[in-house]
Amino acid sequence: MQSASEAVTAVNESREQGSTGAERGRIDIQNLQKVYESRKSQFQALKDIDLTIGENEFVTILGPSGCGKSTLLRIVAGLEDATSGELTIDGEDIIGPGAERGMVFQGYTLFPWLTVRENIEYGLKLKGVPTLARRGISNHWLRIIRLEKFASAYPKQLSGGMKQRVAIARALANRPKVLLMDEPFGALDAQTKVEMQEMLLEVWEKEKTTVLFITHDIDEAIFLSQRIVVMGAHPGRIIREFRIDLPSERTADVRELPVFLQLKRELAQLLKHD
Ligand SMILES: Nc1ncnc2c1ncn2[C@@H]1O[C@H](COP(=O)(O)OP(=O)(O)OP(=O)(O)O)[C@@H](O)[C@H]1O
Repeated sequence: MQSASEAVTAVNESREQGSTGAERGRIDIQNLQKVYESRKSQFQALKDIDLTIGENEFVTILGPSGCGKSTLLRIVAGLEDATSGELTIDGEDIIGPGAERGMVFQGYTLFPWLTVRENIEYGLKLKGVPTLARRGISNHWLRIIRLEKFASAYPKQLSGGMKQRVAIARALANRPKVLLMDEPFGALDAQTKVEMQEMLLEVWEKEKTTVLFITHDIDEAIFLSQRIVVMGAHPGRIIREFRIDLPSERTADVRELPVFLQLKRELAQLLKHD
C-alpha cells in the first residue's frame, strides 16, 4: 500500500507533469482600465495599469485607501471584469476565478462548519484527490503552520492569527501558481502580524509561488516584498515601483537597517504627497 508521503509525492509529480514546463505564475497586465458605472455617473477606479510580475516573485501593491488595490486584485482573481485592457497568467486570459489562483483575504473566510484539516483539504477534495493523498498534504500543511494539535478544531476555536494560518495553508495546499492576498494581516495585533509575516516568508521560500500582496502598511510592504508597486488615487494608477534590496533572509533586525528606514521615509513621503 502507498504511504501518505508517497501519495503526496505522486500528487505533486503528476501536477508538475501536467504543467507545460513553461513559466509558472507570471502575471501580465497591460493597459488595464476599470470604470464603475451607475445610472447617474461614471467612476474610473483603475487607469492605464501596466504591470508584469515574474514567476515566484513577491510583489506588494501599496497605496492609500480607495486607490483601487482591491479592485485590481479582484480583477486578477477573476472576481470582477476589467472595463478594458489585457490580463494573462502564463499567457492565458483570465476568465473568472480558477484553482491556479489561491486567495487569502482580511476577513476570516474559513468554512465554519469544517475542521481545520477539512478546511485545508477542501480544494483537494473538490479536485478529487484521494483521501490518503489529501491526508498527507494536510499533515504537511498542519506541520508548516504549526497547528497539528488543532487539526480537529473548528474555526471558532481559533485565534485570528491561527485562522489566517489555516487560510494560507488552504490556499497553498492546492499548489496555486499565484497567491493573491488582500490585507490578510490587517485585522491582527502588531505582534501576531509580525509573526505571520515571518511565517509567510518562510512558506514562500519553501513552496515558491508568485505572490501578489496588498497592504497600506509601509513597514509590512518593505519587510515582505521583492518589489513594491505604489498606487495613487483619483484615478487609481501606478505612480512608482521600488525594487527591495534587502537580505533574502528577513529577520526582525532587517527592520532596523538604514536601507529599510530610508525606504520607509521615502514611501511615507510619496504616499503623503499623492
Ligand atoms: N462595485 C463598485 N461600484 C462603484 N465603485 C466602486 C465599487 N468597488 C469599488 N469602488 C470604488 O473604487 C475605488 C477603489 O476601491 P478599492 O476597494 O479597490 O480601493 P482600495 O485601494 O482597496 O481601498 P482600501 O485600502 O480602503 O480597501 C473606491 O473609490 C471605491 O469606492
